[in-house]
Amino acid sequence: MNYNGLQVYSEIGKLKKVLLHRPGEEIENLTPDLMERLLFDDIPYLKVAREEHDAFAEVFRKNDVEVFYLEKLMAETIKDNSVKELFIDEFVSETGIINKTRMAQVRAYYQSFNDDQILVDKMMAGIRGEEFKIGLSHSLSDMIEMDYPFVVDPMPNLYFTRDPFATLGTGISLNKMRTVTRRRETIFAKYIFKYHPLFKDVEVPYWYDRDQPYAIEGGDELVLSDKVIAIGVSQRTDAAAIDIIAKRIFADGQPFETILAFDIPKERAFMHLDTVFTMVDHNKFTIHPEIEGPLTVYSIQRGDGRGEYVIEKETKKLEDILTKYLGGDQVKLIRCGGKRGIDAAREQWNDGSNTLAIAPGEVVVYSRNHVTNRLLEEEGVKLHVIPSSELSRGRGGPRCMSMPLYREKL
Ligand SMILES: NC(=O)NCCC[C@H](N)C(=O)O
Repeated sequence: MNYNGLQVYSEIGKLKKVLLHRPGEEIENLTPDLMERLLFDDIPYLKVAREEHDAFAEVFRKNDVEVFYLEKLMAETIKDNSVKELFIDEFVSETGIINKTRMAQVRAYYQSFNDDQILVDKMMAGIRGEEFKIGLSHSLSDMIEMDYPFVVDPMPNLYFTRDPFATLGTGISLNKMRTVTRRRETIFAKYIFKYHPLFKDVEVPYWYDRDQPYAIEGGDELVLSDKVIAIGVSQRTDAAAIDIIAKRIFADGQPFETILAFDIPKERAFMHLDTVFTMVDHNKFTIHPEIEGPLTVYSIQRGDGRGEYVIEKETKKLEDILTKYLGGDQVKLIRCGGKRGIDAAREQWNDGSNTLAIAPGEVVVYSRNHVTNRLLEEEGVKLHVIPSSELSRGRGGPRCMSMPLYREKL
């Protein structure tokens, strides 16, 4: 690897290293009863989802981007037995199992795997009740626990690697996820950044940590430039988490001067900031038409002392806010689905405005959002189109499914 450590100072700089998760057996553990709690609206067909995901990874490889897989990094991290023990303990303590005997049984089960990759895949996939026949004593709570189809829940949202942590500058915000079902996802990043050979000797500053009380998710964290970070105050992210990140970033030697906190509707259609807008080129964005504003944004500016800041509230059109803070040319907004309400609603639902830039003016998009894709091309944006029948069922697009670890500076 030629690029050490982490570096993300924009949304569009040439991408060099990216973190993905190839959908695994966790997807086959979705059932209609559990879908809502596990944050899915439908059940993807795993075989095809994997093919689509492989096509996504191929776009990176063909464009000189090194692909890292979360599951592989994690398996490599626990080669060291003492790390493996700590990891299993922490993972089991967050499975939601209450019964102490059951916890010990699950711990022993995980410890019985000789192959670290199979173990990590299993932890991600969940444990079905039927594959785990060891009995419990028969108290009422045990019996009710045994009626539930899983001993350990599956983690089907793992392929959205964007959300559990975010690379901001040369550090990370290791996030506290809003929903219990996604909270365990951040354990993997915790161990990888602390113990994996690629990172253990790199000084990675933490702008946030998973044990903080307030929720924040990576889909809300956008690095607009080396001066400006945008964060959504959304269904998934609390304002108080942004306060903490701002203080830490401004106390460090990072070049960032402004954090823009966008107050967006707290609804699933607007789940994260990157659900409603993503950057495709210098001063060009693709957006959900309903976010054009006027909307309220709080600009948090670096103050005089270390970690100090001042906040200003303004209500303006999105275009004007972005133009003001990015400087340079007037910002151009490309509407997802164009002006047609039906196309906009349909393509927005399938993450038409959730694109991933691999270089300025070059983005990965879902094939199904053909109206938005045509508009992007008309604006001179180069598209890498990936198949999207199954992956899109988890309600996330190319940006949600990728976490940049290293981008060249603009
Ligand atoms: N950044 C994103 O918008 N990620 C998509 C996450 C989708 C996932 N099913 C969730 O509801 O959390």
